[in-house]
This record gives sequence, C-alpha cells and structure tokens, in this order.
Amino acid sequence: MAEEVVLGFLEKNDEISDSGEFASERGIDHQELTNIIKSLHGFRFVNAQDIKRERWVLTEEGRTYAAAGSPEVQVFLAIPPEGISLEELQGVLHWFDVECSPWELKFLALTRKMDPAVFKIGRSQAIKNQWLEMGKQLVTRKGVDILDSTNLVFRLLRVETQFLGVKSEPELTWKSDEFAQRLRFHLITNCFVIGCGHVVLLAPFQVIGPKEIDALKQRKLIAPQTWKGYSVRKGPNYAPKRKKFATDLTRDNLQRFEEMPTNNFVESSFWNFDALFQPQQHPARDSHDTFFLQVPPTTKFLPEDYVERVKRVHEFGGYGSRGYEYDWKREEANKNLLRTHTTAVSSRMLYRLAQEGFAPKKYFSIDRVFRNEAVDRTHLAEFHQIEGLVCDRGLTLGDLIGVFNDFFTRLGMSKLKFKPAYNPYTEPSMEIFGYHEGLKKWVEIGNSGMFRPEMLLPMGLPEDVRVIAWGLSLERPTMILYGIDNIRDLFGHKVDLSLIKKNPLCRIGIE
Ligand SMILES: N[C@@H](Cc1ccccc1)C(=O)O
Repeated sequence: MAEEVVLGFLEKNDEISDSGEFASERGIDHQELTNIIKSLHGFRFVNAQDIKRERWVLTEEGRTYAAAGSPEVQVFLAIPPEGISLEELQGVLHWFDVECSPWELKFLALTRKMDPAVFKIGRSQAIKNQWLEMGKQLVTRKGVDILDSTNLVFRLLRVETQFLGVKSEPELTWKSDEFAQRLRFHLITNCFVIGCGHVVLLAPFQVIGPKEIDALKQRKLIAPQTWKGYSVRKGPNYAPKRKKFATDLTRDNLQRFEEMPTNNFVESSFWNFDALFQPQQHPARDSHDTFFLQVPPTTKFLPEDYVERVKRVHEFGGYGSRGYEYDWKREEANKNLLRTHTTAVSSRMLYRLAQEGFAPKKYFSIDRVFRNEAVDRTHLAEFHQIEGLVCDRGLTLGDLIGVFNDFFTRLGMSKLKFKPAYNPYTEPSMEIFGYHEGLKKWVEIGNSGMFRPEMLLPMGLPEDVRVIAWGLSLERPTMILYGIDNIRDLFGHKVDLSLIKKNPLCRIGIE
C-alpha cells in the first residue's frame, strides 16, 4: 500500500523531497501517489508543498517513432542492398538475416511494414540526410553511417529517460518494463546496422542538449509539459498508520436501499416545493435562487385530489397545524423549474408509497441538482446530491444521528458537527458540518431532518409513520476526503482529465 510507504518513510526520514522521484524509485504510479498525498494532507497527516517542473514529453508521433524507429531509419532499413522500386518499397516486408530471439524477430517484423505517411516523411528525411540514391528505376542505399539517424530515436528516448528520472541502465528494469524492452529493441536493430553497439548503448543516458531539444520540437516530436508533484513532511496529525475505512459502496450496502428514479432534471414547483410544505412566498422560490423554465413553462399533470389537500394544508393547516394562512395559487405550483434538490423525488416517492399502501422503506439517490448561485471555490450552480430516507413507524431523531455517525465514519470523516436548522418540510432539522483541514473551517456537507406531518399526512401516509431524511452534497465530502480546496477541480470544465483517466473505476457487481 502506497499510503503505508509514505507514512512509513516519514517515520524515519524528515522529508520526501520529490514525489516524482519517490514514486519512480519505488515503482508506484505517480498519480496514485499524488492522490494519497492530497488525502493525507487533507487530514493533516502530512504537509505537502507543490513542486512544478517544466518537462519535455514525447508527442504521439514522437512516441510512435520511439517505439518503431524513426521514419528515415525505417525507410533505410526497408531497402535491401540490391535496391528496390518505389512502389515496392512502400509495401515492402524486407527481412534481414540476423540471429535474434523470437520476440526480437517479432519487433523487427513490425517495423518493416510501413505506414504511407511515415514512408513519406522517412523518404524525404533519408534523402535529405543523403542516405538514398534515387535512381530512375531503383532506390538504393548509400553506404552511410546512420548513427545520426538512430540518434533521432535515441534523442527521443533520452527525453523519456530524463522524464522518467532514469540515470543508468540497471535502473531500467524496475523503472519501466515496457520502456526497457523498447530500448533493448533499438539497441538490437541499430547495433546490427551500425555495428557499434557500445556507442548507442551509452547514448540514452546522456543529458539532452538545447540544440537537440530544439530540433525535436521543430519536428513536433516532443512538447513541453508542466509536471506537478509534491514535497512532503509530517503534519500535525501524523501517525505511522491511518485507520482504514470502508469507502467502497458495496452491493450489500446498496441492496438494503431502493434507488429512486432521478432521471428528470425538470420538475414542477409543486413536487419541488408545494408538496414539501414550502410556502409560495419562500425566498428559495424566487428566480434569484431557482432556474425556472421558459419552455415548457408549466407542468401538464398533477394529481388533483392531492393538490387540493396540499392547498388546504398551506392555507388553513389541519393535522394539528395552523398552516401558513395565505392565498395558495395553482399557477405558482404549475411552474416548471430545474429541480433545486432531489427531495422533489423523495416527495414523489412517498406520495406513490402512500397510494400503493404503506410499507417500511429505505430509498436513496445520487444525482444532479441546480441552484442559481454565485460560483466560487465551494459553490457551483449545479452539483450532486446524495439523498436518502428511511420511513417506518416510530423512528426518532436518534435514528437519524445514528445513520450519519455510521455513514461518515465509514467514509473516514471523523470530525462531524450537527447544528439545529430550519427547513419548511422537516422538524426537527439538522445541518451536518465536516471539518476541512485544508480550508481550516467547518464546511456544510448536508442537511437533514424528520419530515413534517404537514407533508406526510396529506399524502395519505398512516399517522404513526415517521420519515428520517437527508440531502448531502456529493462534492463537499469528496473535497474533504481528497484535500481538494476548489470545487472546480472536481466538477465542470476545469477538471484535470488525468484525474478521470487515472482514477480506478468503481464497479458494483449486479447478478
Ligand atoms: N433538501 C435539502 C436536504 C434535505 C433532505 C431531506 C430532509 C432534510 C433536508 C437540501 O437540499 O439542502
């Protein structure tokens, strides 16, 4: 485990001065190490400082040449000593009489079949280098030393060795197997052509000079890249081991809950607000906070008898409540919007459950919601909510607190704070805060409560049924867990694609 390697190293040493070197010396993937460092930093197990370096990396074209040989060498090698016609040359599969092991032969064979584009570049470079005699009928090789040409590949390999931090040949095997194989392949092909293996053997480990870099850059075979890493020291919460948490969502976890259908981002104000006993003059229902739809502006269908009961509870109360004592307007309820919370789906589900006949249920959903918010480091106008609810007879606030303690300790978030809050649809209500070590402040990660009778009873649920419910941000706890201090690094167009490419996929087996 890379995390134990980091913590173990810091137990005996003051500092990891360069995460890149640390990763490559230990055969750890640097991206994986970076994620671990960020997470440890988030929990103040370590202090991490950014390091940035400008590096040259091979472009896709550069990588093909590093793997298959430079185009000019490919062309040169494809020409037999007696010469060849141009047409033939293009499709040639020429064979050199060499003694190689089977995999070496396979590599050699691969390079002989030439792509027409590579052929064109290779031919013009080979002619420019004066390696080829272009007769009317025949193309023949000139008796040349192609050390220069092999250098193209070796220059590329040298860029790569520097990038990998490889300093000598023995290091190669454990630095990168694939790279070592490629290098070996070039040594074989090029040694036998130029017959002076020791010269090229040394070449990859020489530091590449600015002139060579320039030439490679001009041929677009290399490109600059900013490499980001960390230097790491012990943090205030340092311990040689971190308690492990079950962060994976297992099939077993999921099976105990039913997933709510959250595939409609457009919702009516009725299900998003009115059914939740949210009065029509509530500020959240203003266009400053909510995105209303222009087309289509209103919903087509609402269950009429239920709408009537909702109207009555808003206006006059009932079920032991006074209601809000205002004039409830159907037009307000009809307005379409982008749902502001997935609790809109919870209200639909509970209504449906009441129609079907009550049975104890556990529901969850994870999906997108929208709010007309000013975007900053911790806010986006669209984000994801993890919604959950449990309905059964006789549930209490203690059950709700129990669920959170269990849920968040399993996610590895130990510093939690609950604060009394207000929601029109829950009583009591609690906000949940988690401490963000990086931002050095408490961050709200969710909101919760027990649904009010004014919401449940008009639906037709039995009187003793209690519903504990919560809506958590998906992004906030993720930021805390991974030490990310800007939500835009996690979601939206500024996300670093390598984060997506390199992070493991979570797959949940369904039989
Ligand atoms: N809908 C609330 C979360 C919540 C869900 C369920 C009960 C209480 C609160 C929000 O978006 O913040």
